[in-house]
Amino acid sequence: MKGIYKFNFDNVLKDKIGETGISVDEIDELRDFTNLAKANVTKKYEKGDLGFIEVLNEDLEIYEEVKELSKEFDYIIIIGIGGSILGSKAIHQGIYGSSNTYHPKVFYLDNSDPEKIYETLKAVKLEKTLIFVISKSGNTVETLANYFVIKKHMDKNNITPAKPNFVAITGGGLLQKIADKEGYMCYKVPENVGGRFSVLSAVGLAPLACLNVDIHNLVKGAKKMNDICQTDNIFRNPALLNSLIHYKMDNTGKKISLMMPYIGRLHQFGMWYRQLWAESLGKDGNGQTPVIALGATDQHSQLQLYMDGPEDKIMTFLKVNTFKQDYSIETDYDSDLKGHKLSELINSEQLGTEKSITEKGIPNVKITLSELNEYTLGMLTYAYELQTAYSGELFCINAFNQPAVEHAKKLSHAVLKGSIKEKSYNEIKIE
Ligand SMILES: O=P(O)(O)OC[C@H]1O[C@](O)(CO)[C@@H](O)[C@@H]1O
Repeated sequence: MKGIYKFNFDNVLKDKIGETGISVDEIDELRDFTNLAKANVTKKYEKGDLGFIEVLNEDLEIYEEVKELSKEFDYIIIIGIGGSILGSKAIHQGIYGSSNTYHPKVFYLDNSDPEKIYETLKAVKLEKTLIFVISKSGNTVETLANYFVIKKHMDKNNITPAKPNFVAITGGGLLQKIADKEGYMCYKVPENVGGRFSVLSAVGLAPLACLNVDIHNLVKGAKKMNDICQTDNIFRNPALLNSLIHYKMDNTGKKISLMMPYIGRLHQFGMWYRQLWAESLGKDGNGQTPVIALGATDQHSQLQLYMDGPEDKIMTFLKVNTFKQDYSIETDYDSDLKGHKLSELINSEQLGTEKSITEKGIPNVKITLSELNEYTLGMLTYAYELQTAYSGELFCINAFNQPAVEHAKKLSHAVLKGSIKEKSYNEIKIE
């Protein structure tokens, strides 16, 4: 399986968008700065700190066992949150869309919302459901709570599948203890693989292998991108170049990184990017807020703001040249649409939007995939992981921890235990 990945950066250059842009010379003059960032990432990798790069060389045969097991089941439930589930959702939707009409049907429990469990239990037959419980720390309350509720429901209703139907993917904590005691099939999350960087580790590959995603081509695409990004020539290194572009734009007040795919199958990819970019770079007062919009749909809800609101955005268009299906627009009425295909319409809307925001001087880059398959999606996913690692170096921050989140978790635990009470608020009460 092959595919072409094009990274177009015309529309961040001064000669296209004026003074808010950067020039090729400026990029070239920053060669020492960007190569130092790249060298630091290489150093971290050589020190064994960057598991998201190491996993590219993992033996994928280890997923044959769970893939075989999954053939006994008609449904898959993935229990996780953040990087433990967003990657699988992004890749699965990227390949199969969101129709869930394929076998096995997949359901995601990624919140502590009781109604979501209720709806999921109504949709599946648990005796025919393979359940992944995924948590790198093994202690995330939402994930454990969902597991406990499902497990209790099975025990209470004497639901005993023909084969063991729980698979744990974890780095330790309580989930590891549960997996050991219950004898669950278990895949390890290596310590040096950060949660939001874990989609190409067992966290993503084990469930995706069971969802008929070609994980070999997914990793092949990622490895291709890794090979491409070995070069110090920034004009041939899309991850490094996009990292510098976003760094420079951040410094000129573009505090929002807006990603706008023009294909529905990349919307969840945007949600994965949202965590990767926000949780990696949102530290010490730094950070570009990632926002996801879907083209062409959100031209009709957000574009007015993007065009005429604050000039605080750098936009990234994602598009494909070939869709899996296409339709001709045929009508007897007098319309410009006549004789065109829907793919031509959506891509003309992308180009029209791109040209209009470029005329407004709003910086934007475009990533074009010849088609959206496991190979090109592997390239895209890995490009953003590497770009984020480079960006941590450019911003001089640790892109691999999330200290601020830990505090909120402690307070939530304290509320749950009753040691923090909800105080009365000034409020408007409407009976
Ligand atoms: O995989 P775990 O340990 O359950 O964590 C889930 C998510 O929660 C976070 O730790 C933030 O709370 C993310 O970094 C992580 O992806």
